[in-house]
Amino acid sequence: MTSALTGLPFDDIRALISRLPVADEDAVAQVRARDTDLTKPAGSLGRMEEFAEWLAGWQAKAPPRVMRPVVAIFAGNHGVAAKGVSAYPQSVTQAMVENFAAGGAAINQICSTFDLGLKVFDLALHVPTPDITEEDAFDEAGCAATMAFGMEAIAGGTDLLVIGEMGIGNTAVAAAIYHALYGGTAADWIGRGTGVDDAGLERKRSAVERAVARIGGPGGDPLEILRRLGGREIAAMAGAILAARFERVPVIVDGFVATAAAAVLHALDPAAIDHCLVGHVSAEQAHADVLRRLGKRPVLDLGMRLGEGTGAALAAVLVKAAAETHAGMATFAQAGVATKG
Ligand SMILES: O=C(O)c1ccc[n+]([C@@H]2O[C@H](COP(=O)([O-])O)[C@@H](O)[C@H]2O)c1
Ligand SMILES: Cc1cc2nc[nH]c2cc1C
Repeated sequence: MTSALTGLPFDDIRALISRLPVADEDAVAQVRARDTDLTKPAGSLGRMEEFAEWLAGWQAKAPPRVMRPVVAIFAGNHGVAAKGVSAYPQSVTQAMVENFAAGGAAINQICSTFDLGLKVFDLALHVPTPDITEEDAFDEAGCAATMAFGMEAIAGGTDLLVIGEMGIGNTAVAAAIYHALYGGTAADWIGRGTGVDDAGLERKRSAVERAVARIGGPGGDPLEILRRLGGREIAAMAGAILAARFERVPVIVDGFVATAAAAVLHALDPAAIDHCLVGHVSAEQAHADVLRRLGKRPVLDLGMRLGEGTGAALAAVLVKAAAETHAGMATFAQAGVATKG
């Protein structure tokens, strides 16, 4: 894809963000009204009630339903892995993509347990993005094209999209994005990822510091931060989140890395991720701080730090249960149960 064919790609993305569909308040009001008639004390389903309202608003449908949930995993490789920022070799990314195809990964078991669809997108794993301590991850056309590729996540139809990723070294990339978006020091945003030792953690801190210093320090345009720091799976996840908004598909974002894609969109327009829940708070230390900045309360807190969409897929199960509970419960009148006196 060249800019001659596509015009100015980032301008196209900014144009999309300037006309985001909003939640359907009628559908939300219908869910709220029905909720008061259901056979339970008012408010007794807690956040499950909030999930049903959220689903209805973004699906523009009352009652909301989750019949075709899809987990989309985006896999990318990163030149910065050569700086020794991960506990595992880069070959693990490709090997795990093969494991997803063979059904052997954690996410496969969660999907088969709860009947969630699974799509895996391999983003040119044999050609890692350049080492971001030295070079930009993308040119503008490449970044926009990768975002457009991510929009394929909803092709074929879904009513709840779970966003996950796989990519050795990508917690360093996500940390660099957060450092560039939110400032502070590199040390504020790094964690042990797949389990780096103290020496690896110091290499990671240094790589994140150098990558962000190379682009002139924190601040500046969020799409430029994404373009210069990468990586492919993060750009693709941002595209997937945006596409879902336009097709009225609510999104559940996974952990520390997937949230970096949401954070870029949020920095462009805080309303851009209103159709997203964050499935869980990762054990990666900076994730809780990121979620506070995004105004997102995670659905789950299980001490997980796997990626692959696993935390978000588990949250999707609760969100589906919220929809089924709301749609299927009897009202006080139907069941002949006395209302509050
Ligand atoms: O998203 C998270 O919360 C998360 C936290 C720690 C590790 N990961 C996964 O582990 C890989 C990145 O870790 P690392 O140490 O190679 O940067 C990548 O495949 C992610 O899916 C993911
Ligand atoms: C084995 C392994 C599986 C993963 N799944 C997501 N990230 C991962 C990282 C490793 C190392």
